[in-house]
Amino acid sequence: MSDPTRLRVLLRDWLSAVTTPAAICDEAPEPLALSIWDPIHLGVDEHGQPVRATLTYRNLLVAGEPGAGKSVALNLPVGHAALSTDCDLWLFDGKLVELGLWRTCAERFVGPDLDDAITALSDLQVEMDRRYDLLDAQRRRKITPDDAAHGISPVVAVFDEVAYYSATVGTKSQREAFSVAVRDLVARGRAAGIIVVAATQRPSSDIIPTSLRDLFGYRWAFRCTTDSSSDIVLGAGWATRGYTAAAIAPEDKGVGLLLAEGGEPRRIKSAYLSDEQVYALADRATILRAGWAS
Ligand SMILES: Nc1ncnc2c1ncn2[C@@H]1O[C@H](COP(=O)(O)OP(=O)(O)OP(=O)(O)O)[C@@H](O)[C@H]1O
Repeated sequence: MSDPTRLRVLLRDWLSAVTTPAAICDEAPEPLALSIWDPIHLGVDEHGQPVRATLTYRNLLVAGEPGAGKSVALNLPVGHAALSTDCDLWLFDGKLVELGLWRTCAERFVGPDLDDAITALSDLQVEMDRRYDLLDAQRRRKITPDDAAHGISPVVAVFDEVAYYSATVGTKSQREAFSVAVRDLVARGRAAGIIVVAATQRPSSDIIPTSLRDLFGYRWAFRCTTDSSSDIVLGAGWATRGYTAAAIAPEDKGVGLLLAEGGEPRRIKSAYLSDEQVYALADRATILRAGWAS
């Protein structure tokens, strides 16, 4: 299979759940870009039905014990965002190798240096404030797809292992500066088109305090060790109502409980992209983005 054909098939298979079948088909000369304003395919529920989430005006928290499937799941919003030429992607990856596969499509990629992470967050805050000034001047509440015409697009900021920056490296004051900036973006970013996707393998109250957790419109709990750590991700009281990620079997990799604002947690199995598929999609996204920019 030639390279462009292989990419088209990969894209078609993965993205058929989120695009009209006619948008990506064998006859199409090139696969089309996606849009960050469209729902993102995350996986299937217990009835085999596709589960999608629209991230604009929302944030996504992904948490669970090591090896439960968070990084695999993160590839889905990151992949969708990378292929969405109407948004910018900012990636924060202390390990370099998880989100690193998408590096070539990122507007900004931050590795293990905590100062770099703080600087990037501060730049995002400046951009957020600039957008609010603009909205205020125009007597509007939030950015919309029409703002693309004025050079304002959603920014998707993704953190693989937020605890690396907020609790592991650097000095206490650096970690605090990082945590304060992330909280500010999660709290105020949505209407300005700043979307935060944060993952952690430490579902504990010091890493995910209730006041921060509650700001995430989507919470995705992969297997947790205890009911209380599951509740830290989903919200207090869900475990006693029968929704606990501690009940997910260790061998059920990629299975998690997804809670969308105002709903009940749904048990879903995340879609899986192999490294080869991620590289192919990242290459495609890089080409799409270069074309868009020129
Ligand atoms: N949806 C899935 N379908 C099939 N296998 C999966 C799925 N999700 C995860 N896995 C398997 O589980 C392994 C661990 O997943 P992943 O690396 O995403 O875990 P993690 O929670 O990010 O771990 P860590 O916290 O250590 O980074 C993967 O290498 C893969 O083999």
